Amino acid sequence: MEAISAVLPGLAASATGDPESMSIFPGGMFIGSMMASVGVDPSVLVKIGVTLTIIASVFGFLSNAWEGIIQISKFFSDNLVSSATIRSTDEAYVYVMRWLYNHKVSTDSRLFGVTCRKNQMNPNYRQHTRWYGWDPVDETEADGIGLMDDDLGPKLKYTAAPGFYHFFYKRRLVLMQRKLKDDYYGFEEPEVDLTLFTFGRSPLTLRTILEEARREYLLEQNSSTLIHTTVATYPPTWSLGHPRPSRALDSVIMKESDKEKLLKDMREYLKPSAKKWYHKHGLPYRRGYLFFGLPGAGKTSLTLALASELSLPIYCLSLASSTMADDVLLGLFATLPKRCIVLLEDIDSAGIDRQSMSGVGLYTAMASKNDEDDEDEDEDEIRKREEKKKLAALKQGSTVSLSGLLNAIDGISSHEGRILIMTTNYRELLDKALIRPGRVDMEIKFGNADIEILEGLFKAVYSDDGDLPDFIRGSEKMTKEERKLKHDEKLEKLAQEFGARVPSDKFTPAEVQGYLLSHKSDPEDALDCLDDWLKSKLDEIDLLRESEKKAKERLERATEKKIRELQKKKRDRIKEERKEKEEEEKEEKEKKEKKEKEEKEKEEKEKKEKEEKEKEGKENEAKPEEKNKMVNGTSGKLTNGITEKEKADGSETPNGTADVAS
Ligand SMILES: Nc1ncnc2c1ncn2[C@@H]1O[C@H](COP(=O)(O)OP(=O)(O)OP(=O)(O)O)[C@@H](O)[C@H]1O
Repeated sequence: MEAISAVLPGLAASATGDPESMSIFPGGMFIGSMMASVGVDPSVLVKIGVTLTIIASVFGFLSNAWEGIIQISKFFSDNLVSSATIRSTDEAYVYVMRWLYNHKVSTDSRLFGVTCRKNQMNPNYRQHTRWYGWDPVDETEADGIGLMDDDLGPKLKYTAAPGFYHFFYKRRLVLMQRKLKDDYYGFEEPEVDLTLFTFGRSPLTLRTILEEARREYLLEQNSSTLIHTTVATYPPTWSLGHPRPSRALDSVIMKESDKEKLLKDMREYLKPSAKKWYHKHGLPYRRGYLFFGLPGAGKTSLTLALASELSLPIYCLSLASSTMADDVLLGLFATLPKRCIVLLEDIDSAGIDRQSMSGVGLYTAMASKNDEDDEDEDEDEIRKREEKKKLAALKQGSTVSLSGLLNAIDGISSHEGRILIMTTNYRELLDKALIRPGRVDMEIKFGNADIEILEGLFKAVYSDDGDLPDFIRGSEKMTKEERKLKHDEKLEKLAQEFGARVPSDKFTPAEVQGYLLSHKSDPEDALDCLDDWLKSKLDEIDLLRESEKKAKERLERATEKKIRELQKKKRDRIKEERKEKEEEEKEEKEKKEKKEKEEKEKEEKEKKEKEEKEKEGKENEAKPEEKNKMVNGTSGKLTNGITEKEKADGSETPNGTADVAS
């Protein structure tokens, strides 16, 4: 209070409690006396007022200072700091994340999020956390995707939390901010903005980091195949899955001529000059392939091997997914990179055909398609439709229509430069429009293993890659070259024996490979046990064939029955229609006859009347006086207002003049 009195004597006076001294502000004296009369010290009021004034002044000062700090930091960020922002939706984000991991950035971060892999709601989540390196154990994961569980269950995974981090790059301080755009814990994919800052106006350091990240990532990917799948967001978007190790083309055993033809065609298409050529000839720059045939015959394997061979990423689409729809498909095709392989697997299972509006529509439409429509189909159509019905029942609810798919594949707005590979186990069920030349430029059939494939599979499994246990006696004493020669010779012989003993075109390559892998360290053992395997397999095949035959017969009987019913209905309907037609004709005839009769009667009547009139006219001509008499006696008036009688009498006309002539 002393301090206040020193600065503001008036206030100090009022703070003494004297009501008169409160006259320094309007009404102060009155309030002072009122407070004094009720026994309250008026100086309290002054103290409160002074305190509030001081607080307001301090607050005002601080807010101005904060504004100043913001302005200063803005000045710094505008003029003295370089920054680069990368969205998590961009592939560059993965480059940077991988770089941060490789360079062990932030492994000692005190800020981290924790997740349990098994609880992850969104598979895409992995993409955002995978390369962080907060958990170096990730590097030794067995499955290459998440953490290996221990005996108790899933382990915890540590991820970067939102916030600021720092690290040094070539002795320069780099700040990093990770900002989540959406609800981090929500169902939706959290979108992340990653911003890197360096001090100084030159963006060179950041550019170097980004370029290094890109190079490292892409070089790393050369030894693997990038596979993009769709994520079930709304609308679905492409998401980069885990890179798959490259698959050598040699590891896919198929007719060499087919393989060579295919590879040559694709290489030709991917030549830099090809695009110009297509455009010059007025052709859209697109190429499509259909791999069809038995399951487990190598369709997917070949696609992976081709992608590795041609260094192309794969964009894998499932049309049977419930989130798939025409517009979604169009959007996904529109966001494909310039050069890639689009893989539409099991295209038949989407149940798309011309008649359907959608995949679901197909099944419903088929199930409810009324018999009237069926009558217009031939028997083959019905059989085909029954098959489709079975397949469509398996699908999960895509709403992709044939026109939507065709539009995405090669509509006006469709993407150019991609290679489309469609796979199916049932080529015969595909709509012809989908596989017509132009959409599908080459077809490769995959069947059971023939002798060439059997031998090839054997050699592929037991090829000498240096790791295999030795199966050549006395090889320890041989040089590397001698050993290789001996190995190849022996392998050739064993493979020929294998090819000769396994019946051709009975087993899929997957089945054969499965058997060989169960004896992967000993090819001779594989041959020793071959008979048992063949016997069990052939018995199995016989049993399978038997049950398949029965199922087929049942289906055929049911289909025949349906066809008979339909044919009967058709016959009945034709009869019915014929009867209806006859009745209609009869009715028509009756109507016509009636009309004719009426017209005849009318004509006769008119004729009769005419005759009567004529007769009457003749009679009148024959008796003129009589007629005149009759006329005078009745109507009597002629023109000019003079009656015949007046004329005869010579009397005056009504206007007073005499008719001299008469
Ligand atoms: N021709 C082949 N050469 C080498 N391996 C093969 C071949 N065919 C099948 N396999 C092996 O069999 C397994 C299944 O093959 P893949 O998935 O390529 O068959 P698919 O024809 O695509 O089957 P589906 O039609 O069921 O998708 C893979 O492990 C693959 O390595």
